[in-house]
Amino acid sequence: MRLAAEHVEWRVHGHRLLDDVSLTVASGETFGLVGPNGSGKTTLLRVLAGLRRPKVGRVLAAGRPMRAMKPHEIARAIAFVEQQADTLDRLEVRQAVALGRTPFLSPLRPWSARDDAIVTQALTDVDMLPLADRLWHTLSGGERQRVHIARALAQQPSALLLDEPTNHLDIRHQLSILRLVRQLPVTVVIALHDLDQAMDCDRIGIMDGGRLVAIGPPREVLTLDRLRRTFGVHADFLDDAVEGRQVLRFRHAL
Ligand SMILES: Nc1ncnc2c1ncn2[C@@H]1O[C@H](COP(=O)(O)OP(=O)(O)OP(=O)(O)O)[C@@H](O)[C@H]1O
Repeated sequence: MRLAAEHVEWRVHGHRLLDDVSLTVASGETFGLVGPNGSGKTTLLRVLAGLRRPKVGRVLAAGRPMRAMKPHEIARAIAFVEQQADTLDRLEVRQAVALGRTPFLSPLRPWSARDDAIVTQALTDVDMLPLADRLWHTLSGGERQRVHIARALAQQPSALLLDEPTNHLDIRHQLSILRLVRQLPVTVVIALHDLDQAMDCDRIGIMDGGRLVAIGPPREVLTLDRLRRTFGVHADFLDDAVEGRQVLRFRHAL
């Protein structure tokens, strides 16, 4: 599903948190959002998820203005893994992931064996099947994060929005979740702080002070000058002989 923002502005108490933001994410593309703390990544994801409805500009999902879509239509199409996601205290892991199926259930379409299979697959994808019967409050931060991602996967969305999904994860789960996300045949918008991880996205958008200041293939837009100006760091690109590509090496803060 193609996702687009057109000249979106978002203001809170007179502060412009998003300023004339336009982007189009192609169907099936993995689009990385990067930028310093407070640059507007989370705010933009919330707008793209339909949780914020901008008065200036518009958001389109598969060519339809999101403003005209009903909440359950958005919930069927778009899954959002937020940074500070809700707690699911009284639930077992499998029940928490099953919540991802909610938008598809109705009296005419009750829970079925297919829903069970989708939940099991989502748990397997994030390596949480062995903990499927555990209570939410007994999970570690990284395990909770993987449950949130599994719940989004169980939604089988056309677009998946992720806000720093690898935050609490150990390195093995960071790499496996990112590989999984890249391989999904859905549109993905993912906010990342790790710029090396962002290098694996199809394209990235760089946010700075509420504006999208650059969009394009990672190696084209993450220039050393951009790293200095937007991120305030001095860095170099080094050749990685094993993978035959360049990796970032950060030297110091400016
Ligand atoms: N309700 C609010 N009222 C005032 N300012 C807000 C509000 N919500 C967010 N902001 C500010 O808007 C800016 C953008 O916030 P946002 O969370 O989108 O940034 P971010 O790029 O996701 O940051 P981070 O990398 O730290 O997660 C920040 O300066 C934040 O303090």
